[in-house]
Amino acid sequence: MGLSGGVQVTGPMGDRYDEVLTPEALEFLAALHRSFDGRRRELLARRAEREAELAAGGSLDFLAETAAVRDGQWRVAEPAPGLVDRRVEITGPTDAKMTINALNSGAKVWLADHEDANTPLWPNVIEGQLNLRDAIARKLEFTSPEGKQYRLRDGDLATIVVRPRGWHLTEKHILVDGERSSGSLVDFGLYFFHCARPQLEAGAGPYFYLPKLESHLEARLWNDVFDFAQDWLDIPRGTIRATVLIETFPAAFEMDEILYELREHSAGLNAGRWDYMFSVIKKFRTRGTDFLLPDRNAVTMTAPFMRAYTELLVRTCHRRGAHAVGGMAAFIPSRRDAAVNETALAKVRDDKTREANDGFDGSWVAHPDLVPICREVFDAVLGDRPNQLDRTRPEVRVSAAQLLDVAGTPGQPTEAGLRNDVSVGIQYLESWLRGSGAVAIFNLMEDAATAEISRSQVWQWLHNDITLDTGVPVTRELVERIADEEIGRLGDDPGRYAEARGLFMEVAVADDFVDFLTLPAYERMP
Ligand SMILES: CC(=O)SCCNC(=O)CCNC(=O)[C@H](O)C(C)(C)COP(=O)(O)OP(=O)(O)OC[C@H]1O[C@@H](n2cnc3c(N)ncnc32)[C@H](O)[C@@H]1OP(=O)(O)O
Ligand SMILES: O=CC(=O)O
Ligand SMILES: [Mg+2]
Repeated sequence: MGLSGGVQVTGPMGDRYDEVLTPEALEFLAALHRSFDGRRRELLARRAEREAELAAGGSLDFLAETAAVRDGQWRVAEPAPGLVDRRVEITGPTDAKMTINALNSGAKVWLADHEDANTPLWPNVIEGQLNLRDAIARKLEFTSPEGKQYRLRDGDLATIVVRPRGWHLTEKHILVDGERSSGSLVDFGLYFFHCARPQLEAGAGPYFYLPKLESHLEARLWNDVFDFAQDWLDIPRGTIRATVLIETFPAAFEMDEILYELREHSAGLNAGRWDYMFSVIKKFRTRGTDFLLPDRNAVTMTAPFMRAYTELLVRTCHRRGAHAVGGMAAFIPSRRDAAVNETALAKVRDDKTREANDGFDGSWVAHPDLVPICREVFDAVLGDRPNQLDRTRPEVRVSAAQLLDVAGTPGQPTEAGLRNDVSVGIQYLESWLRGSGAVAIFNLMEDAATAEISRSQVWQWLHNDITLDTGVPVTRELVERIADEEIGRLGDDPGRYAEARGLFMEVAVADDFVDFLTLPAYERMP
């Protein structure tokens, strides 16, 4: 597609792409880019400065300059239609089959994912938007290669909440004035432009999950984007609602401030546990054993620093009238293996029970077969209430020291843990490169966030001279050998394992720590 109004679409135009990439929608994307991309880049630079301060021995704390916000009396907007009762939220990518299955699943909300669960391949980006439009118009249908037919059921469907890419990612197939556009603004902008009005007409609204924020200033940027977008379409300010994932270590110290910045548009906070663990490792990766996590799969939500984080999240949200939404238990049920299924259901039940008892208003599931369990657990706690915003948890007091108590996590680095990190990391990247950003590996859900933990954990152990439970030190040679052995176990199909192995070494072993594994991975995509 040629250059129009300074916008150039460099990706191929597939079937019906012109319905999404209309001149009017591209004009809107250009306006978003010109108004906000400079600030986006400044805020990314601010992230890097903060990280350098931490590497130089600094720490994280509640901000002195925003004490008035934390101490003040204010509340966020009343919950919007379709977001009052969020006891079960299913997440997943936006291909046609998953879209239909998620909307039909019986969950109250569907997080339509352009982020952790998605490889931002050009067709995934644009066809995901088409599927969302068709779903809202209730005309989305799909026939599988085996001939199984999928259609949306009559009656209530899950409320759609779209998660755009994080601020760090760009969209290389849409250039504005010769520059790559922001992945966040493309995903947000296309959905908002095409679906805001249809969603309002359907009795819901344009709703979003905002990932990987690191500060309230990043929330302020989103809020300004929302005001601009609503004015552009002449929709009242406050129509958009956004739930922010608290899934970076710095953001945990700015929960009140993030809610405050978005208060007119806020729909609460979510405890994004996997990226949170990744961020904990990343931010203090050079600080020896003070911030060292044991094996990824041994870190549970009852570790003191994780407990402090979720307790603070519920307390902060409910004090401000905002929903607190729980996170993802990674255990995936199986329709083929009864034992795997039983374990997954039991683990998920435990996880959701802890969240419901802690005061969360609902939680995430990764698979339709987990919807009934999550619903049952929250039904038991909520009774007739649509949420438990009334449970304000005034007894909760969480200090900076408790949030920072990473060293208090039970467990140690083991060789089995290292092997798992390497194998999962390579398998996940192989899948990602083929266009699938969510995949079941060793009966666990793996996505960009869980894979980030695997690779950053390897980096941290390697660069802090850690010795494993077997007495073996973590070295580059050991990681290389394990990578070869683990790939050898994966069967004869070469897939894209060679490429995935190379990418894994780049993000897990190289001295320069890559900020997000999706950055170099995206450069390998067409
Ligand atoms: C850290 C975070 O950000 S968590 C949030 C991001 N991650 C995610 O959203 C992961 C979502 N989950 C998934 O993508 C999938 O469940 C996977 C990849 C983990 C497993 O998928 P599969 O291997 O297809 O599972 P399985 O074969 O058991 O699926 C059974 C059926 O359920 C459907 N299904 C599974 N998960 C989902 C889902 N999340 N949404 C909708 N449908 C789903 C499958 O499409 C399949 O449908 P079919 O019977 O019509 O063919
Ligand atoms: O996005 C969720 C997470 O846990 O990461
Ligand atoms: Mg995440």
